[in-house]
Amino acid sequence: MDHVGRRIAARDVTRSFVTTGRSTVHALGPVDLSIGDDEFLCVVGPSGCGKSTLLKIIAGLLAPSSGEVAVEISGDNRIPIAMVFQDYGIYPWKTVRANVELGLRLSGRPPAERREAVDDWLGRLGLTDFADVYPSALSGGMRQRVSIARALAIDPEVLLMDEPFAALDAQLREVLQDELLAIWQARRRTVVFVTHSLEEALLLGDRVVVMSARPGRVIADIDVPFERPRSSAIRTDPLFAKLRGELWSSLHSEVVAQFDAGKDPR
Ligand SMILES: Nc1ncnc2c1ncn2[C@@H]1O[C@H](COP(=O)(O)OP(=O)(O)OP(=O)(O)O)[C@@H](O)[C@H]1O
Repeated sequence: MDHVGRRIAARDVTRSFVTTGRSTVHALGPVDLSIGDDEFLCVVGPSGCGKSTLLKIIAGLLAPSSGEVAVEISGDNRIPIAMVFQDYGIYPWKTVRANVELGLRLSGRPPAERREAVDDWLGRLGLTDFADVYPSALSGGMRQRVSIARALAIDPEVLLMDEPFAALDAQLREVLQDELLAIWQARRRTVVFVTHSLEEALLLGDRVVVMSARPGRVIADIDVPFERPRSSAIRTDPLFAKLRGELWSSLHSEVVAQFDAGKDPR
């Protein structure tokens, strides 16, 4: 799929961390990656290869050790970047409604507009009946839905999602994948989506990049040719199985290498 314009450009990005034992972990890179305007990019790679680190650098939450990331921002009134974290990142002292409303409040949207958007997103993510409860009363899957609703409600220019469905049961995961597909197809935005699931990457992405074992580099970059609008029915397409096989053959040796590298040194 062709994407007009480039939204994110990472050039020679690396990141190292000094651990508590004072050794240095070279976590990421060098990574060169361009992400198009309104492109849905999925990132897969072995556990610990630096995927979350890359997302945090794109989000501006973490500085690269070297290299640079440029994110084109339109400059209109929208929030430039929102991120959905693996561990939800929602506030336990705020109700579900207040959590989802937070970004809208920070961006100065008027109360009536905020209420309308929050009600809409609570409904879409099946949270309407839980609007006034606190996160401690929710299951892990529901907390993650709050986090997703909060990010989508602010309609950012760039949406970064770090394994957002990992904590969900298999059925709910499929429901939310379909919902995200429908939302994105109706209103395209630049999305960078980290997942461990090759099926999820092929279902959702325009493009899938595979990262190597730590320090994570891009070792494969494939275009996903399925027409949109898509539905989960594409899982039964023989091409789906073929692409999954190609991704897995790139990834397999990296997963083994990362595993053999042993315990995470953090
Ligand atoms: N703040 C930190 N201090 C020290 N080491 C860190 C820090 N953050 C990440 N690391 C290390 O950097 C490496 C990459 O971590 P990162 O969380 O980016 O990997 P990941 O690919 O997202 O992993 P997973 O798929 O398991 O979530 C790991 O070895 C991790 O221990």
